[in-house]
Amino acid sequence: MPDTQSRPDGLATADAVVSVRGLSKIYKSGFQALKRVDLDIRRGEIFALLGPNGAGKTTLISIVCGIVNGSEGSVTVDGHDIVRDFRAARALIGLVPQELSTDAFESVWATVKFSRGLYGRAPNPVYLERVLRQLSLWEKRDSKIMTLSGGMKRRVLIAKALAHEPRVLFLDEPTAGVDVELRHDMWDMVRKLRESGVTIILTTHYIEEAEEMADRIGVISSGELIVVEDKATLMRKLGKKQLTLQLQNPLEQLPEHLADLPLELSDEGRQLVYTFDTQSEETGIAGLLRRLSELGIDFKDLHSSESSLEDIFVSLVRSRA
Ligand SMILES: Nc1ncnc2c1ncn2[C@@H]1O[C@H](COP(=O)(O)OP(=O)(O)OP(=O)(O)O)[C@@H](O)[C@H]1O
Repeated sequence: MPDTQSRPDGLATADAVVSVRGLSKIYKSGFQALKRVDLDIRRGEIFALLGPNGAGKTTLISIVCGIVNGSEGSVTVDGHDIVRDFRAARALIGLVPQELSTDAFESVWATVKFSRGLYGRAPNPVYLERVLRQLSLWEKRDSKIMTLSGGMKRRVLIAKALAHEPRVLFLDEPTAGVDVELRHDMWDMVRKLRESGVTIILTTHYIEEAEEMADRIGVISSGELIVVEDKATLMRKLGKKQLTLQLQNPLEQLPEHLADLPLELSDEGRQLVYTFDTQSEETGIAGLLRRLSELGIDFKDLHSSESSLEDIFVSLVRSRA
């Protein structure tokens, strides 16, 4: 088995399908959009790149796909350098862009066939049929694109990106502006693509999307990749739990005897919220309950909750601001 465990620096040691090393981008305006990014994408994974607006997600993807030139550093796709070995690298990549720019008057079939031809690949109607069926577009193969719904147009973009049989698929904000139902359909579809052996890298604003789909998550902020981690590890490491106590009688303020604890009074004194680290061995809850009882503070209900990926993301990005 190849060793695909993360090294402490977040890089996979083997089986990386995309390797980014020391990648920086300074636009002509002088603006630095990427700062020495190192990243390995593992074969067969779904990797979500999260970041606020303007963080550098599209810049990073555009460099890997050969649309924008990097200023420093290197990128290889399956061992092919994206500059020296551009054609080979590009042939392995499919890109589903953010904006819906397709040839409105063409049929679905003509569009995907043309896309395949652009890469100089021999016709393969069997493969294209499989792609269209997988994307539930087969019935629409003869329809002009302009007659399709928004969701179908998006799927045509994916079919176009898959037409030349890439091994790595980049999806830039795949579900931006898409309704909830369609978003769930898209997620199912992306999972199916992964099952068919395609490595998926997606950028997203929707934390739920990363939480739902990604095997690993990278967080980018102001051009720096600040975290790359397995989703589960990220949530365990940085997640916090909260214990909320509904008090019998509201408190005006936190008693001094409790001031040293990570407690907050909310809901006009009716709620006491205790935050603890999911990683620490001692939650401190027993001690808290003992002290409350010493103070004669009764509660009628208690429940615990875990921080979401969204909480983690916000605190990560904020702590770097
Ligand atoms: N051609 C360009 N010239 C100068 N600056 C640019 C250019 N393209 C992008 N930038 C700047 O680089 C930064 C990163 O942009 P990028 O599009 O990569 O961010 P993003 O994370 O994809 O954001 P969004 O989520 O809004 O798409 C932004 O501040 C943007 O204004």
